[in-house]
Amino acid sequence: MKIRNICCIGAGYVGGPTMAVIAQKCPEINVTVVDINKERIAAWNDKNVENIPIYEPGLSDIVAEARDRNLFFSTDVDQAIDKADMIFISVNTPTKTYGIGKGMAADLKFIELCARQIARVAKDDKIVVEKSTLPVRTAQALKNILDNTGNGVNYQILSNPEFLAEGTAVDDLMNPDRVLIGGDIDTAEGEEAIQALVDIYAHWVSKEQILTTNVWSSELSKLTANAFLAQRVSSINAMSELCEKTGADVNEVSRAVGMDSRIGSKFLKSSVGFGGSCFQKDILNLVYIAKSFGLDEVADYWHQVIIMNDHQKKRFAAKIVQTLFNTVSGKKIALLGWAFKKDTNDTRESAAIYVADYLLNEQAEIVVYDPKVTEEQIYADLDYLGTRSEKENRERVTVLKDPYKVCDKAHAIAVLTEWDEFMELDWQKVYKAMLKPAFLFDGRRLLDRKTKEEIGFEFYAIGS
Ligand SMILES: NC(=O)C1=CN([C@@H]2O[C@H](COP(=O)(O)OP(=O)(O)OC[C@H]3O[C@@H](n4cnc5c(N)ncnc54)[C@H](O)[C@@H]3O)[C@@H](O)[C@H]2O)C=CC1
Ligand SMILES: O=C(O)[C@H]1O[C@H](OP(=O)(O)OP(=O)(O)OC[C@H]2O[C@@H](n3ccc(=O)[nH]c3=O)[C@H](O)[C@@H]2O)[C@H](O)[C@@H](O)[C@@H]1O
Repeated sequence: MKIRNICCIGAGYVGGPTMAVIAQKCPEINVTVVDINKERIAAWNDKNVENIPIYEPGLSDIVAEARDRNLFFSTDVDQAIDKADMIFISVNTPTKTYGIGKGMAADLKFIELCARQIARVAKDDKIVVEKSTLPVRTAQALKNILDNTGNGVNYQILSNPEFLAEGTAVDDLMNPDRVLIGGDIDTAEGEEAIQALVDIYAHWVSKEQILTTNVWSSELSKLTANAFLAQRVSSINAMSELCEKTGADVNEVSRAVGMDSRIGSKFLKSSVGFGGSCFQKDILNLVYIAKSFGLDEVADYWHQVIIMNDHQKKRFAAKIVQTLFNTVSGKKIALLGWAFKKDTNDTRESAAIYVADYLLNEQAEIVVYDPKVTEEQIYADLDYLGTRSEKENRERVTVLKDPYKVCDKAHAIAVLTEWDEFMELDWQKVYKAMLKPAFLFDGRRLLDRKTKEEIGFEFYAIGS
Protein backbone atom coordinates (compact mmCIF):
# COMPACT_ATOMS: atom_id res chain seq x y z
CA MET A 1 0.00 0.00 0.00
CA LYS A 2 1.42 3.40 -0.98
CA ILE A 3 0.74 6.28 1.37
CA ARG A 4 0.08 9.57 -0.46
CA ASN A 5 -1.45 11.75 2.25
CA ILE A 6 -0.53 11.91 5.90
CA CYS A 7 -2.36 13.87 8.56
CA CYS A 8 -0.82 14.48 11.97
CA ILE A 9 -3.10 15.66 14.75
CA GLY A 10 -1.03 17.78 17.17
CA ALA A 11 1.56 20.34 16.05
CA GLY A 12 3.65 20.22 19.21
CA TYR A 13 7.21 19.26 20.12
CA VAL A 14 6.72 15.82 18.59
CA GLY A 15 4.20 16.34 15.77
CA GLY A 16 5.97 19.38 14.29
CA PRO A 17 9.57 18.09 14.03
CA THR A 18 8.56 14.49 13.22
CA MET A 19 6.33 15.49 10.34
CA ALA A 20 8.82 18.06 9.05
CA VAL A 21 11.42 15.30 8.73
CA ILE A 22 8.99 12.84 7.11
CA ALA A 23 7.99 15.54 4.61
CA GLN A 24 11.60 16.39 3.84
CA LYS A 25 12.58 12.75 3.35
CA CYS A 26 9.45 11.72 1.42
CA PRO A 27 8.74 14.49 -1.09
CA GLU A 28 6.09 12.35 -2.83
CA ILE A 29 3.90 12.32 0.30
CA ASN A 30 1.74 15.27 1.33
CA VAL A 31 1.97 15.84 5.07
CA THR A 32 -0.56 18.06 6.83
CA VAL A 33 -0.06 18.86 10.51
CA VAL A 34 -3.22 20.07 12.21
CA ASP A 35 -3.92 21.56 15.61
CA ILE A 36 -6.80 23.25 17.41
CA ASN A 37 -4.35 25.85 18.71
CA LYS A 38 -4.67 28.68 16.14
CA GLU A 39 -1.67 30.65 17.40
CA ARG A 40 0.57 27.61 17.19
CA ILE A 41 -0.47 26.89 13.60
CA ALA A 42 -0.05 30.58 12.67
CA ALA A 43 3.47 30.45 14.10
CA TRP A 44 4.29 27.29 12.09
CA ASN A 45 3.10 29.22 9.02
CA ASP A 46 4.95 32.44 9.88
CA LYS A 47 6.68 33.91 6.80
CA ASN A 48 9.83 34.27 8.84
CA VAL A 49 10.73 30.64 9.44
CA GLU A 50 12.78 31.60 12.50
CA ASN A 51 9.44 32.30 14.24
CA ILE A 52 8.17 28.71 14.20
CA PRO A 53 6.88 27.88 17.68
CA ILE A 54 9.46 25.29 18.62
CA TYR A 55 13.13 25.98 18.90
CA GLU A 56 15.23 23.00 17.81
CA PRO A 57 18.65 23.27 16.18
CA GLY A 58 18.27 22.64 12.42
CA LEU A 59 14.48 22.54 12.41
CA SER A 60 13.81 25.86 10.72
CA ASP A 61 15.93 24.86 7.69
CA ILE A 62 13.89 21.69 7.20
CA VAL A 63 10.62 23.55 7.57
CA ALA A 64 11.84 26.18 5.11
CA GLU A 65 12.61 23.47 2.55
CA ALA A 66 9.41 21.43 2.84
CA ARG A 67 6.74 23.95 3.88
CA ASP A 68 4.15 24.68 1.17
CA ARG A 69 5.83 22.03 -1.01
CA ASN A 70 4.52 18.90 0.73
CA LEU A 71 4.38 20.07 4.35
CA PHE A 72 1.34 22.04 5.46
CA PHE A 73 0.12 23.38 8.80
CA SER A 74 -3.59 23.92 9.26
CA THR A 75 -6.42 24.23 11.76
CA ASP A 76 -8.83 22.39 9.45
CA VAL A 77 -8.64 19.06 11.25
CA ASP A 78 -11.67 17.50 9.49
CA GLN A 79 -10.36 18.17 6.02
CA ALA A 80 -6.92 16.74 6.79
CA ILE A 81 -8.45 13.60 8.32
CA ASP A 82 -10.73 13.15 5.34
CA LYS A 83 -7.89 13.35 2.84
CA ALA A 84 -5.37 11.18 4.70
CA ASP A 85 -4.53 7.50 4.20
CA MET A 86 -2.51 7.54 7.40
CA ILE A 87 -3.29 9.61 10.52
CA PHE A 88 -0.73 10.16 13.27
CA ILE A 89 -2.11 11.10 16.68
CA SER A 90 0.48 13.26 18.40
CA VAL A 91 -1.54 15.12 20.98
CA ASN A 92 -0.56 15.72 24.58
CA THR A 93 -1.15 13.01 27.19
CA PRO A 94 -0.57 14.83 30.50
CA THR A 95 -0.97 13.43 33.99
CA LYS A 96 -4.62 13.48 35.09
CA THR A 97 -5.40 16.39 37.40
CA TYR A 98 -8.86 15.18 38.49
CA GLY A 99 -10.90 12.12 39.34
CA ILE A 100 -9.71 8.51 39.31
CA GLY A 101 -5.94 8.29 38.89
CA LYS A 102 -5.47 12.00 39.69
CA GLY A 103 -1.76 12.87 39.82
CA MET A 104 -0.72 9.49 38.38
CA ALA A 105 -2.61 8.18 35.36
CA ALA A 106 -2.29 9.61 31.85
CA ASP A 107 -5.20 11.81 30.84
CA LEU A 108 -6.43 10.30 27.58
CA LYS A 109 -9.24 12.76 26.89
CA PHE A 110 -7.35 14.41 24.01
CA ILE A 111 -6.65 11.01 22.46
CA GLU A 112 -10.27 9.99 22.75
CA LEU A 113 -11.43 13.25 21.18
CA CYS A 114 -9.15 12.56 18.21
CA ALA A 115 -10.53 9.04 17.83
CA ARG A 116 -14.09 10.32 17.90
CA GLN A 117 -13.30 13.01 15.36
CA ILE A 118 -11.66 10.49 13.03
CA ALA A 119 -14.66 8.17 13.44
CA ARG A 120 -17.03 11.01 12.58
CA VAL A 121 -15.15 12.29 9.54
CA ALA A 122 -13.57 9.24 7.86
CA LYS A 123 -15.24 7.90 4.72
CA ASP A 124 -12.53 5.50 3.56
CA ASP A 125 -10.09 3.08 5.22
CA LYS A 126 -7.40 4.62 7.40
CA ILE A 127 -4.26 3.62 9.21
CA VAL A 128 -4.22 5.33 12.61
CA VAL A 129 -0.81 5.67 14.22
CA GLU A 130 -0.30 6.30 17.93
CA LYS A 131 2.61 8.73 18.09
CA SER A 132 1.76 10.06 21.54
CA THR A 133 3.12 8.10 24.51
CA LEU A 134 0.25 5.97 25.79
CA PRO A 135 -0.53 3.44 28.49
CA VAL A 136 -0.18 -0.13 27.33
CA ARG A 137 -3.44 -1.36 25.71
CA THR A 138 -4.68 2.08 24.65
CA ALA A 139 -4.88 0.83 21.06
CA GLN A 140 -7.73 -1.40 22.16
CA ALA A 141 -9.74 1.59 23.39
CA LEU A 142 -9.01 3.46 20.16
CA LYS A 143 -10.14 0.52 18.06
CA ASN A 144 -13.28 0.20 20.11
CA ILE A 145 -14.26 3.81 19.44
CA LEU A 146 -13.31 3.66 15.76
CA ASP A 147 -14.99 0.33 15.03
CA ASN A 148 -18.27 1.22 16.66
CA THR A 149 -19.35 4.02 14.38
CA GLY A 150 -21.04 1.73 11.90
CA ASN A 151 -19.93 3.63 8.78
CA GLY A 152 -18.11 0.63 7.29
CA VAL A 153 -14.62 2.18 7.43
CA ASN A 154 -11.79 -0.25 8.29
CA TYR A 155 -9.08 0.95 10.64
CA GLN A 156 -5.67 -0.45 11.35
CA ILE A 157 -4.08 0.84 14.55
CA LEU A 158 -0.30 1.06 14.79
CA SER A 159 1.86 2.12 17.69
CA ASN A 160 4.92 4.13 16.66
CA PRO A 161 6.30 5.76 19.79
CA GLU A 162 8.72 8.63 19.42
CA PHE A 163 12.13 8.50 21.11
CA LEU A 164 13.46 11.94 20.15
CA ALA A 165 14.88 14.11 22.90
CA GLU A 166 14.32 17.86 22.86
CA GLY A 167 17.29 19.97 21.87
CA THR A 168 18.51 17.17 19.58
CA ALA A 169 15.17 16.37 17.94
CA VAL A 170 16.32 16.83 14.34
CA ASP A 171 19.43 14.74 14.76
CA ASP A 172 17.50 12.04 16.66
CA LEU A 173 14.90 11.91 13.89
CA MET A 174 17.49 11.83 11.11
CA ASN A 175 19.64 9.16 12.81
CA PRO A 176 17.42 7.21 15.19
CA ASP A 177 18.87 4.30 17.20
CA ARG A 178 15.73 2.46 16.17
CA VAL A 179 12.22 3.06 14.90
CA LEU A 180 9.59 0.98 16.68
CA ILE A 181 6.36 -0.03 14.95
CA GLY A 182 3.76 -2.13 16.71
CA GLY A 183 0.80 -3.53 14.84
CA ASP A 184 -1.55 -6.43 14.36
CA ILE A 185 1.08 -8.96 13.29
CA ASP A 186 -1.45 -11.79 13.13
CA THR A 187 -3.46 -10.56 10.16
CA ALA A 188 -2.60 -9.74 6.55
CA GLU A 189 -4.23 -6.30 6.91
CA GLY A 190 -2.16 -5.62 10.01
CA GLU A 191 1.04 -6.66 8.24
CA GLU A 192 0.15 -4.46 5.27
CA ALA A 193 -0.35 -1.43 7.54
CA ILE A 194 2.94 -2.08 9.33
CA GLN A 195 4.70 -2.36 5.97
CA ALA A 196 3.22 0.96 4.81
CA LEU A 197 4.79 2.72 7.79
CA VAL A 198 8.05 0.79 7.46
CA ASP A 199 8.24 2.00 3.83
CA ILE A 200 8.01 5.62 4.99
CA TYR A 201 10.87 5.33 7.46
CA ALA A 202 12.90 3.21 5.01
CA HIS A 203 13.38 6.41 2.98
CA TRP A 204 16.21 7.23 5.41
CA VAL A 205 16.45 4.59 8.14
CA SER A 206 18.13 1.23 7.47
CA LYS A 207 15.83 -1.80 7.60
CA GLU A 208 17.78 -3.36 10.51
CA GLN A 209 16.90 -0.38 12.65
CA ILE A 210 13.17 -0.63 12.03
CA LEU A 211 11.74 -2.96 14.65
CA THR A 212 8.26 -4.40 14.31
CA THR A 213 6.40 -5.91 17.27
CA ASN A 214 2.90 -6.50 18.50
CA VAL A 215 1.05 -3.35 19.60
CA TRP A 216 1.27 -3.97 23.34
CA SER A 217 5.05 -4.48 23.30
CA SER A 218 5.47 -1.27 21.35
CA GLU A 219 3.29 0.77 23.73
CA LEU A 220 5.02 -0.64 26.80
CA SER A 221 8.54 -0.27 25.34
CA LYS A 222 8.11 3.48 25.21
CA LEU A 223 7.22 3.74 28.91
CA THR A 224 10.03 1.31 29.71
CA ALA A 225 12.64 3.30 27.79
CA ASN A 226 11.73 6.53 29.59
CA ALA A 227 11.65 4.78 32.96
CA PHE A 228 15.13 3.29 32.41
CA LEU A 229 16.56 6.64 31.28
CA ALA A 230 15.11 8.55 34.21
CA GLN A 231 16.25 5.79 36.55
CA ARG A 232 19.85 6.32 35.46
CA VAL A 233 19.64 10.01 36.28
CA SER A 234 18.10 9.31 39.69
CA SER A 235 20.75 6.64 40.31
CA ILE A 236 23.64 9.00 39.65
CA ASN A 237 21.90 11.80 41.55
CA ALA A 238 21.55 9.49 44.56
CA MET A 239 25.30 8.93 44.36
CA SER A 240 25.92 12.69 44.07
CA GLU A 241 24.64 13.19 47.61
CA LEU A 242 26.85 10.43 48.91
CA CYS A 243 29.80 11.96 47.05
CA GLU A 244 29.24 15.26 48.82
CA LYS A 245 29.45 13.52 52.19
CA THR A 246 32.50 11.39 51.45
CA GLY A 247 34.88 13.44 49.32
CA ALA A 248 34.22 11.38 46.20
CA ASP A 249 33.41 13.32 43.03
CA VAL A 250 30.33 12.27 41.09
CA ASN A 251 31.89 13.08 37.71
CA GLU A 252 34.78 10.76 38.49
CA VAL A 253 32.41 8.08 39.73
CA SER A 254 30.21 8.28 36.67
CA ARG A 255 33.23 8.12 34.39
CA ALA A 256 34.64 5.10 36.20
CA VAL A 257 31.28 3.33 36.22
CA GLY A 258 30.36 4.30 32.67
CA MET A 259 33.52 2.79 31.19
CA ASP A 260 32.13 -0.61 32.04
CA SER A 261 30.65 -1.50 28.67
CA ARG A 262 27.78 -3.30 30.41
CA ILE A 263 26.75 -0.03 32.07
CA GLY A 264 27.70 2.48 29.36
CA SER A 265 28.61 6.13 29.76
CA LYS A 266 25.50 7.95 28.54
CA PHE A 267 22.88 9.50 30.82
CA LEU A 268 25.07 9.46 33.89
CA LYS A 269 25.40 13.20 34.33
CA SER A 270 24.42 14.32 37.79
CA SER A 271 22.15 17.36 37.87
CA VAL A 272 19.73 19.43 39.89
CA GLY A 273 17.10 16.88 38.81
CA PHE A 274 15.57 15.77 35.55
CA GLY A 275 12.74 17.78 34.05
CA GLY A 276 10.88 17.73 30.77
CA SER A 277 7.33 16.93 29.91
CA CYS A 278 7.69 13.19 29.89
CA PHE A 279 9.93 11.41 32.40
CA GLN A 280 7.80 12.20 35.41
CA LYS A 281 4.45 11.77 33.72
CA ASP A 282 5.44 8.51 32.03
CA ILE A 283 6.83 6.96 35.22
CA LEU A 284 3.77 8.02 37.20
CA ASN A 285 1.69 6.43 34.50
CA LEU A 286 3.75 3.24 34.73
CA VAL A 287 3.33 3.23 38.51
CA TYR A 288 -0.41 3.67 38.08
CA ILE A 289 -0.65 0.83 35.56
CA ALA A 290 1.37 -1.50 37.82
CA LYS A 291 -0.82 -0.62 40.79
CA SER A 292 -3.99 -1.16 38.80
CA PHE A 293 -2.81 -4.74 38.15
CA GLY A 294 -2.07 -5.16 41.87
CA LEU A 295 1.71 -5.13 41.30
CA ASP A 296 2.58 -3.01 44.32
CA GLU A 297 6.29 -3.93 44.44
CA VAL A 298 6.71 -3.05 40.77
CA ALA A 299 4.91 0.26 41.36
CA ASP A 300 7.00 1.15 44.42
CA TYR A 301 10.23 0.28 42.63
CA TRP A 302 9.59 2.79 39.85
CA HIS A 303 8.02 5.40 42.11
CA GLN A 304 11.36 5.69 43.91
CA VAL A 305 12.85 7.26 40.75
CA ILE A 306 10.46 10.20 41.15
CA ILE A 307 10.96 10.43 44.91
CA MET A 308 14.73 10.67 44.37
CA ASN A 309 14.28 13.35 41.71
CA ASP A 310 12.07 15.49 43.95
CA HIS A 311 14.63 15.11 46.71
CA GLN A 312 17.45 16.27 44.43
CA LYS A 313 15.66 19.52 43.48
CA LYS A 314 14.75 20.25 47.09
CA ARG A 315 18.19 19.40 48.41
CA PHE A 316 19.86 21.77 45.92
CA ALA A 317 17.58 24.65 46.91
CA ALA A 318 18.04 23.88 50.62
CA LYS A 319 21.81 23.91 50.13
CA ILE A 320 21.58 27.49 48.84
CA VAL A 321 19.61 28.58 51.90
CA GLN A 322 21.92 26.80 54.36
CA THR A 323 25.06 28.15 52.72
CA LEU A 324 23.75 31.71 52.76
CA PHE A 325 23.80 31.61 56.57
CA ASN A 326 20.41 29.91 56.80
CA THR A 327 18.40 32.71 55.28
CA VAL A 328 17.79 34.10 51.82
CA SER A 329 15.06 36.45 52.98
CA GLY A 330 15.30 39.66 50.94
CA LYS A 331 18.46 38.40 49.22
CA LYS A 332 18.86 38.54 45.47
CA ILE A 333 19.43 35.11 43.95
CA ALA A 334 20.31 35.02 40.25
CA LEU A 335 19.12 31.96 38.33
CA LEU A 336 21.00 31.17 35.13
CA GLY A 337 18.77 28.99 32.99
CA TRP A 338 15.09 28.11 33.18
CA ALA A 339 14.62 25.52 30.39
CA PHE A 340 14.67 21.87 31.50
CA LYS A 341 17.83 21.31 29.46
CA LYS A 342 19.95 23.30 27.02
CA ASP A 343 19.01 24.00 23.40
CA THR A 344 15.28 24.04 23.98
CA ASN A 345 12.73 26.67 24.98
CA ASP A 346 10.65 24.02 26.73
CA THR A 347 10.25 24.52 30.47
CA ARG A 348 7.80 21.78 31.36
CA GLU A 349 8.68 20.25 34.75
CA SER A 350 12.00 22.08 34.69
CA ALA A 351 13.94 21.79 37.95
CA ALA A 352 14.35 25.59 37.84
CA ILE A 353 10.63 26.07 38.55
CA TYR A 354 10.84 24.08 41.78
CA VAL A 355 14.13 25.61 42.91
CA ALA A 356 12.68 29.10 42.35
CA ASP A 357 9.48 28.19 44.19
CA TYR A 358 11.44 26.86 47.16
CA LEU A 359 13.58 30.00 47.33
CA LEU A 360 10.53 32.26 47.02
CA ASN A 361 8.99 30.44 49.99
CA GLU A 362 12.17 31.38 51.82
CA GLN A 363 11.44 35.02 50.84
CA ALA A 364 14.26 35.38 48.30
CA GLU A 365 14.17 37.91 45.46
CA ILE A 366 14.65 35.95 42.24
CA VAL A 367 16.17 37.26 39.01
CA VAL A 368 16.22 34.96 35.98
CA TYR A 369 18.10 34.83 32.71
CA ASP A 370 17.49 32.17 30.06
CA PRO A 371 18.53 32.68 26.43
CA LYS A 372 15.40 31.06 24.95
CA VAL A 373 12.61 31.19 27.51
CA THR A 374 10.22 34.15 27.54
CA GLU A 375 9.26 36.19 30.58
CA GLU A 376 5.58 35.23 30.20
CA GLN A 377 6.51 31.54 30.24
CA ILE A 378 8.48 31.91 33.46
CA TYR A 379 5.58 33.63 35.19
CA ALA A 380 3.13 31.09 33.78
CA ASP A 381 5.24 28.23 35.19
CA LEU A 382 5.26 29.77 38.65
CA ASP A 383 1.58 30.70 38.53
CA TYR A 384 0.72 27.13 37.56
CA LEU A 385 2.11 25.86 40.87
CA GLY A 386 -0.43 28.04 42.68
CA THR A 387 1.92 28.58 45.62
CA ARG A 388 1.33 32.35 45.76
CA SER A 389 -0.66 35.00 43.91
CA GLU A 390 0.19 35.96 40.34
CA LYS A 391 0.81 39.49 41.59
CA GLU A 392 3.36 38.30 44.13
CA ASN A 393 5.19 36.20 41.54
CA ARG A 394 5.56 39.32 39.38
CA GLU A 395 6.70 41.43 42.31
CA ARG A 396 9.31 38.97 43.55
CA VAL A 397 10.63 37.54 40.29
CA THR A 398 12.36 39.63 37.64
CA VAL A 399 13.28 38.30 34.20
CA LEU A 400 16.07 40.00 32.27
CA LYS A 401 17.65 39.46 28.88
CA ASP A 402 21.19 40.18 30.04
CA PRO A 403 23.05 37.65 32.23
CA TYR A 404 25.36 40.33 33.64
CA LYS A 405 22.43 42.46 34.80
CA VAL A 406 20.88 39.39 36.39
CA CYS A 407 24.03 38.75 38.42
CA ASP A 408 24.58 42.42 39.34
CA LYS A 409 24.49 42.84 43.16
CA ALA A 410 23.33 39.25 43.62
CA HIS A 411 24.12 37.39 46.82
CA ALA A 412 24.29 34.11 44.94
CA ILE A 413 24.06 32.61 41.47
CA ALA A 414 22.55 29.21 40.70
CA VAL A 415 23.23 27.56 37.34
CA LEU A 416 20.11 25.53 36.56
CA THR A 417 20.39 24.82 32.82
CA GLU A 418 23.60 23.76 31.10
CA TRP A 419 23.53 26.38 28.31
CA ASP A 420 26.97 26.52 26.63
CA GLU A 421 27.03 30.30 26.85
CA PHE A 422 27.26 30.17 30.66
CA MET A 423 30.74 28.68 30.33
CA GLU A 424 31.77 31.65 28.21
CA LEU A 425 30.58 34.39 30.58
CA ASP A 426 33.21 36.83 31.81
CA TRP A 427 33.17 35.37 35.32
CA GLN A 428 35.65 37.98 36.57
CA LYS A 429 33.17 40.68 35.59
CA VAL A 430 30.30 38.73 37.17
CA TYR A 431 32.25 38.33 40.41
CA LYS A 432 33.10 42.01 40.59
CA ALA A 433 29.47 43.08 40.36
CA MET A 434 28.21 40.66 43.04
CA LEU A 435 27.86 41.13 46.78
CA LYS A 436 30.58 39.39 48.79
CA PRO A 437 31.01 36.62 49.70
CA ALA A 438 29.95 35.75 46.15
CA PHE A 439 28.26 32.34 46.16
CA LEU A 440 28.06 30.27 42.99
CA PHE A 441 25.98 27.07 42.92
CA ASP A 442 26.44 24.83 39.90
CA GLY A 443 23.45 22.52 39.54
CA ARG A 444 24.73 21.13 36.26
CA ARG A 445 28.43 20.51 36.79
CA LEU A 446 28.98 22.96 33.95
CA LEU A 447 31.65 25.24 35.38
CA ASP A 448 35.28 24.66 36.24
CA ARG A 449 35.75 24.81 40.01
CA LYS A 450 39.42 25.78 40.04
CA THR A 451 39.12 28.92 37.90
CA LYS A 452 36.00 30.06 39.75
CA GLU A 453 37.63 29.64 43.14
CA GLU A 454 40.70 31.50 41.90
CA ILE A 455 38.48 34.42 40.99
CA GLY A 456 37.14 34.38 44.55
CA PHE A 457 33.76 32.64 44.31
CA GLU A 458 32.47 30.46 47.13
CA PHE A 459 31.77 27.55 44.81
CA TYR A 460 29.39 24.63 45.32
CA ALA A 461 28.80 22.02 42.61
CA ILE A 462 26.39 19.14 42.84
CA GLY A 463 28.16 15.87 43.70
CA SER A 464 31.52 17.14 44.86
N1 LIG B 1 8.09 16.38 24.01
C1 LIG B 1 8.83 15.35 23.71
O1 LIG B 1 10.05 15.46 23.62
C2 LIG B 1 8.24 14.01 23.48
C3 LIG B 1 6.89 13.77 23.67
N2 LIG B 1 6.35 12.54 23.44
C4 LIG B 1 4.91 12.30 23.57
O2 LIG B 1 4.26 12.89 22.44
C5 LIG B 1 2.98 13.40 22.78
C6 LIG B 1 2.89 14.87 22.39
O3 LIG B 1 3.87 15.58 23.11
P1 LIG B 1 4.26 17.07 22.74
O4 LIG B 1 4.39 17.20 21.27
O5 LIG B 1 5.41 17.41 23.61
O6 LIG B 1 2.95 17.84 23.22
P2 LIG B 1 2.51 19.36 22.91
O7 LIG B 1 1.65 19.77 24.03
O8 LIG B 1 3.71 20.17 22.54
O9 LIG B 1 1.63 19.22 21.58
C7 LIG B 1 0.39 18.60 21.53
C8 LIG B 1 -0.53 19.42 20.63
O10 LIG B 1 -1.74 18.68 20.41
C9 LIG B 1 -2.78 19.63 20.25
N3 LIG B 1 -4.09 18.98 20.42
C10 LIG B 1 -4.61 18.44 21.56
N4 LIG B 1 -5.81 17.91 21.31
C11 LIG B 1 -6.09 18.13 19.99
C12 LIG B 1 -7.18 17.80 19.15
N5 LIG B 1 -8.24 17.13 19.60
N6 LIG B 1 -7.12 18.17 17.84
C13 LIG B 1 -6.04 18.84 17.37
N7 LIG B 1 -4.97 19.17 18.12
C14 LIG B 1 -4.99 18.81 19.43
C15 LIG B 1 -2.48 20.68 21.27
O11 LIG B 1 -3.13 21.90 20.97
C16 LIG B 1 -0.95 20.78 21.19
O12 LIG B 1 -0.52 21.81 20.32
C17 LIG B 1 2.82 13.13 24.27
O13 LIG B 1 2.12 11.92 24.44
C18 LIG B 1 4.24 12.96 24.76
O14 LIG B 1 4.32 12.10 25.87
C19 LIG B 1 7.12 11.51 22.99
C20 LIG B 1 8.46 11.69 22.76
C21 LIG B 1 9.12 12.94 22.99
O1 LIG C 1 9.41 10.77 25.77
C1 LIG C 1 10.01 11.82 25.77
O2 LIG C 1 9.50 12.91 25.95
C2 LIG C 1 11.50 11.86 25.61
O3 LIG C 1 12.05 11.99 26.93
C3 LIG C 1 13.46 12.13 26.97
O4 LIG C 1 13.87 13.27 26.23
P1 LIG C 1 13.84 14.75 26.83
O5 LIG C 1 13.01 14.79 28.06
O6 LIG C 1 13.48 15.65 25.72
O7 LIG C 1 15.36 15.08 27.21
P2 LIG C 1 16.52 14.25 27.92
O8 LIG C 1 17.77 14.52 27.22
O9 LIG C 1 16.15 12.84 28.11
O10 LIG C 1 16.62 14.95 29.34
C4 LIG C 1 15.60 14.81 30.31
C5 LIG C 1 16.06 15.45 31.60
O11 LIG C 1 17.07 14.66 32.22
C6 LIG C 1 18.19 15.46 32.53
N1 LIG C 1 19.41 14.64 32.41
C7 LIG C 1 19.63 13.88 31.31
C8 LIG C 1 20.75 13.11 31.20
C9 LIG C 1 21.68 13.06 32.26
O12 LIG C 1 22.72 12.38 32.23
N2 LIG C 1 21.42 13.83 33.36
C10 LIG C 1 20.30 14.60 33.46
O13 LIG C 1 20.11 15.27 34.49
C11 LIG C 1 18.14 16.59 31.51
O14 LIG C 1 18.86 17.71 31.95
C12 LIG C 1 16.65 16.84 31.43
O15 LIG C 1 16.23 17.68 32.47
C13 LIG C 1 14.11 10.89 26.33
O16 LIG C 1 15.53 11.06 26.30
C14 LIG C 1 13.59 10.68 24.91
O17 LIG C 1 14.12 9.48 24.37
C15 LIG C 1 12.06 10.60 24.95
O18 LIG C 1 11.54 10.49 23.64
